Amino acid sequence: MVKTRRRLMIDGEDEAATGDEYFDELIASKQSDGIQVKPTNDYGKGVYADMDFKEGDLVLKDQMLVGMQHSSNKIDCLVCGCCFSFIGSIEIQIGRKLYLQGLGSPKDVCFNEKSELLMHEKLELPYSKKFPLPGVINCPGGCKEVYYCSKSCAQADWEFSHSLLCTGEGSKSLSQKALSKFIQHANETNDIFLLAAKAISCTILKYRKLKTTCDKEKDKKKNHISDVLGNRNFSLLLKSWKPLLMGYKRRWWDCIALPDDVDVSDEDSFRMQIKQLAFESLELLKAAILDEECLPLFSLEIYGHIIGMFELNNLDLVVATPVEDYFLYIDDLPEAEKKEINEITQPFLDALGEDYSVCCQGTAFFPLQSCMNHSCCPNAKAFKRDEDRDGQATILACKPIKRGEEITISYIDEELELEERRALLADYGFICKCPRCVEEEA
Ligand SMILES: C[S@@+](CC[C@H](N)C(=O)[O-])C[C@H]1O[C@@H](n2cnc3c(N)ncnc32)[C@H](O)[C@@H]1O
Repeated sequence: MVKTRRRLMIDGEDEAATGDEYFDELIASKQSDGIQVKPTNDYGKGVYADMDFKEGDLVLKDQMLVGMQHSSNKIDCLVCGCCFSFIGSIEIQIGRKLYLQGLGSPKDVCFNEKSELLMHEKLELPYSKKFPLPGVINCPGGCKEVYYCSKSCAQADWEFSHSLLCTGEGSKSLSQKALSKFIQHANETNDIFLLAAKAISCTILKYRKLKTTCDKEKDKKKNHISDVLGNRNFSLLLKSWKPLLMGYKRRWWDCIALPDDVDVSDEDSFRMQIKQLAFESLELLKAAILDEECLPLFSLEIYGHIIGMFELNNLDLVVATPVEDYFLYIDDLPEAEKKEINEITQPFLDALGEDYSVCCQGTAFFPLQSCMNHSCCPNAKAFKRDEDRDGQATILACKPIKRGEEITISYIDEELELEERRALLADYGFICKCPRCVEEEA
């Protein structure tokens, strides 16, 4: 028998066009029944209103499929590694940030000590209890790199992807040393590789779970025929890959926009360098978590498409910080009291500077939001309300939307002039033909 090498499908567009049930089930599971995902006339799939929305109505709250906090944001904000809500206390948030920023800089020693006390909650700030945060739960694998808001979040993340990507003693990776090398490479080059690794890990872990369930069923039925042909495992892998399959994607090195400082004549060599970088990263990841049964996931083609999917889907992860609320509260106190309290809080606010309001920032893939197309005169926007303090994407109607209309968001700052908008949208690989662009071009 001739063995053919199996490849995973990369894009789910054909399935979506033929009325794939995946999005219907997803929408039903989120109870966002006011929307529908279906093919557009011109550019793949899109999201359509299945009811009328008034301005300000909630259109969708979308739970991320995979997400991560940017490595560079980890000093600024201590958040749950699963739901991205802020954890610890106002003291921990402020003290930790000032302490970590102060490390290695010949700053005021006395102030650094104060920051350390704050970080360890040995110093209490006035009114901080008005802003309670969930306690800090350690990673079950002992890595001391990821923390959680609850045991259930820690367990969920462990089962979802972290058990393979943990550098602690309990890690289920092939080699913690290899994993650390992969993480270091990502932090030195592009932390998008960490998100790609998460996407691959969650697919492997889902596959293993499905296989265990199937094995139990198989024992009951004593039916081994499909296993002999090896079809069952591949179809389980396909099933595990499905949520990522549905995302719009292109190869990273083909779709990445040419940076301003790279001349057009050097474009080919720039794209080759990006491909080489992805290859290096993938080799390091293979050394850390390769699973022979999931080999198709580790092809450069798939890796490049996963990264390209994150590039093209414009999905920032943003969670507002309670530290900003805290200082705003202090600022709103009656003058006499404020003066007294400021003596304690002002030095910390001064040390934080403008950074006091830095929110949790990252990248995530939201399965439904990522189906929304762009318009420079959108009828919806991604906007967090006061109660939206987690990593979910919140989409609100910014105009009345009629049932049957396509729901669009703006991928860029829509206040910009036509030429600037065009330049930014080039990163997404299309020229916008929305009514506003057409009118401004005429
Ligand atoms: C986040 S995805 C949106 C969903 C996508 N249409 C799909 O089929 O999955 C972004 C991609 O959709 C396409 N797209 C979105 N808005 C567009 C527009 N206004 N005109 C042309 N293409 C658009 C571009 O290819 C873009 O890179």
